Amino acid sequence: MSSRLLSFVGRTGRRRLMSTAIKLTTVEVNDKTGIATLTMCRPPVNGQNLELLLDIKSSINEIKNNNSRGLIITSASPKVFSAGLDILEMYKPDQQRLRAVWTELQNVWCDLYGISVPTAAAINGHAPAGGCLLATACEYRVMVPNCIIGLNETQLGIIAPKWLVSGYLNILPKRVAERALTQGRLFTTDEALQEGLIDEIANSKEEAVDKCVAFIGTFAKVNPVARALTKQQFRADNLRQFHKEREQDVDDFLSLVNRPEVQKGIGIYLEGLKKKANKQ
Ligand SMILES: CCCC/C=C/CC(=O)SCCNC(=O)CCNC(=O)[C@H](O)C(C)(C)COP(=O)(O)OP(=O)(O)OC[C@H]1O[C@@H](n2cnc3c(N)ncnc32)[C@H](O)[C@@H]1OP(=O)(O)O
Repeated sequence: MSSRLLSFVGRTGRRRLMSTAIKLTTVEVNDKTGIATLTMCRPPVNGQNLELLLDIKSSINEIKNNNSRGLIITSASPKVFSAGLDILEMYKPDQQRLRAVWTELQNVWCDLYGISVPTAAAINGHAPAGGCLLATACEYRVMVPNCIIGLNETQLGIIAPKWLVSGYLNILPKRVAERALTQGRLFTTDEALQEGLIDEIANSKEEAVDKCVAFIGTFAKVNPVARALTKQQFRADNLRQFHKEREQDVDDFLSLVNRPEVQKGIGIYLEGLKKKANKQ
């Protein structure tokens, strides 16, 4: 949970500052199914800044500890699942905060990738970069039409590290993944279905969530411990590798982002996003 200072005029007429907890995610557990839905709520695009990442991590941990039967991740934004890392965190960054942002992105990924209960993403909007990372950490993906999903880091002049790519590689054939990553390709919903990057298309967020519930329901008669250990067997190598490299990875990320040519590229990219938004 992140906190924000709100200013208001009290009865004495004096302006007071109050620290108010602002939730950037919500967790709702369905009483009938026992499935938890984690909703990201950082308008307009669920840009993954430090506070959102901390909130996602704490919500995943809440779900881990509340005996939920499954986890569905989705977004409160009508058009965007998540636009990935908040680019403002990477542009002219505060070094300590940038380190914390990348560490928390790592934490969110390994918690979501490694959680034992079944996971599914109801991708109710665009999911580039870090949005795709969250979706591909899950076991199942349902997406609404006419959106984009993929790892476009090379378009920003940055390289997605191995752990960030490993979810992609669990899903896509190596050849498709290599080409998509080197191109920084963003797949449309139809292309993503064709390549197997998503499992189903749904016409609305509600339908996407229902399909995720149905997927998680397929495990109803499977022993949960056997299921969890089997999932772990498939994911343990990637997680082991990640833990070996995670500290070096933070250093690499910082030195890459701080390179003058990368800063210049991010600045131009941000400018392009702003221009596009102003035209709409
Ligand atoms: C070792 C290094 C590895 C680094 C790895 C990094 C992983 C990452 O996640 S990098 C982030 C990459 N993300 C993107 O490239 C996505 C950029 N955004 C978009 O393509 C589009 O915004 C969208 C397709 C997600 C949504 O399009 P839509 O038309 O609905 O919204 P917009 O008008 O474009 O945006 C609204 C508003 O939000 C700002 N914004 C969008 N994305 C980001 C972002 N990732 N970070 C910060 N801000 C973002 C955009 O500038 C608009 O702002 P204003 O209204 O203030 O102009």
